[in-house]
Amino acid sequence: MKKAVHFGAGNIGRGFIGEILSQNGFEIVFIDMNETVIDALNARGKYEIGIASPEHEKVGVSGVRGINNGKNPEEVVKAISEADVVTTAIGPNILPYIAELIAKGIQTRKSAGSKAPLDIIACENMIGGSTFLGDKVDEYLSDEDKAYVTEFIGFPNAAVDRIVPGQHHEDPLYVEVEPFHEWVIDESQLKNSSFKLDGVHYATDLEPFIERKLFSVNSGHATVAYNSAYKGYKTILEGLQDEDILAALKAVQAETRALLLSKWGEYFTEESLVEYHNVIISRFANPEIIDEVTRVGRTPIRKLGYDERFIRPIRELKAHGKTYTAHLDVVGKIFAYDDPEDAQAVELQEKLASAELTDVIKEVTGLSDNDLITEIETVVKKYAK
Ligand SMILES: NC(=O)c1ccc[n+]([C@@H]2O[C@H](COP(=O)([O-])OP(=O)(O)OC[C@H]3O[C@@H](n4cnc5c(N)ncnc54)[C@H](O)[C@@H]3O)[C@@H](O)[C@H]2O)c1
Ligand SMILES: O=P(O)(O)OC[C@@H](O)[C@@H](O)[C@H](O)[C@H](O)CO
Repeated sequence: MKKAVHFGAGNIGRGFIGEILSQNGFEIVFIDMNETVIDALNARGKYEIGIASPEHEKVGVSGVRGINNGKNPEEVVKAISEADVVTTAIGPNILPYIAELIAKGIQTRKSAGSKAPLDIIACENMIGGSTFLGDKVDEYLSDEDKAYVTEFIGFPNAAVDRIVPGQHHEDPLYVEVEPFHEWVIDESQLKNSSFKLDGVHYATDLEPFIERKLFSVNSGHATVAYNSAYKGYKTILEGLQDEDILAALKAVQAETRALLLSKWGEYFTEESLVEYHNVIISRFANPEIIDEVTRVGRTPIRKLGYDERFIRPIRELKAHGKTYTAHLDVVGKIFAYDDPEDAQAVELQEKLASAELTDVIKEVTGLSDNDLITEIETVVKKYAK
């Protein structure tokens, strides 16, 4: 049986990556620090996914076990040394913390003389996530190890799309997911070509597709979340009933289409993007899903990053001489986002209270374009509470 090691037994890990790997006949070792989830995986060896559709279908996932990396790091290293594929869905900010374990797993393969190729795929909402993870792993490797990695270990980038909201069930393993799902892997970066996963789309040109996903699904989602938070709505569905928020979403989508068509006109047409964007609106409006604004708005400092879902499209729209007012408006609302349960939201509000606004904008967005910084300052002041 082929073996997969997956970091992050959370929503998308159990709700999508686990499903695909299991359907492809893999035994899956989930790595997580959540003791309850790890214990339940080991006690039962299987779990159930519910599809949030009127039919409420159930999908069984079996052949699973768990390792707590906080308690048993050496077991994780062993599992990586025996794996046929390694995946992650743990959050972009956490990738640096698992890099050392992955490096040790690679070193163990090398010491054992293994010539089996291995791909390590970060399934995070992030452009170049696997490349970033590979760079972090490199920090723990000698020159000899790096030569081994060049030959046998791949870090193919990927885009993963399925809305998996926060879960509130008695069963800690049960997870409810939307019916839509899409997992695209950059085929050109694969080291192991001995298998392809059914249910995964392999592309030689991931960039247009990951940008379409991140700047449509995630910029759009965040638009609804931060506008909803600003007006006091608690869920995405609730916010979307507000016609001003729906208009804000459509305005962001229109700017995204203009950017995608400028950059990737040979891949997409206006018509295909309109259809893609309408499907996204209907996915956000799925009445079977309760997706909290706090989940979609989580980690606002990350979402204000230079290459993230607002600042990157804004920079690129500006460079293409196109309007970015709708994106800019949401940036103002991200700076106003205040969730006492979210460490980054608290940190952002503390920074705003204690430092010069211009300096905070420069620090969190990484921008050096003074005109753009001034525009952001204006919109932040407009929405400051
Ligand atoms: N939920 C979605 O709709 C969705 C869809 C596509 C992509 N993603 C991406 O997938 C990633 C995970 O998102 P999620 O919604 O599943 O989050 P989640 O919080 O449900 O899952 C993350 C898991 O990682 C675990 N974890 C955190 N730090 C850890 C550490 N140091 N060591 C081991 N385990 C650790 C947590 O315990 C948790 O189980 C994010 O990058 C997200 O952007 C999520
Ligand atoms: O996971 P984040 O925090 O990057 O973004 C929140 C949501 O937009 C995201 O999880 C979506 O539900 C998901 O990307 C859909 O594929």
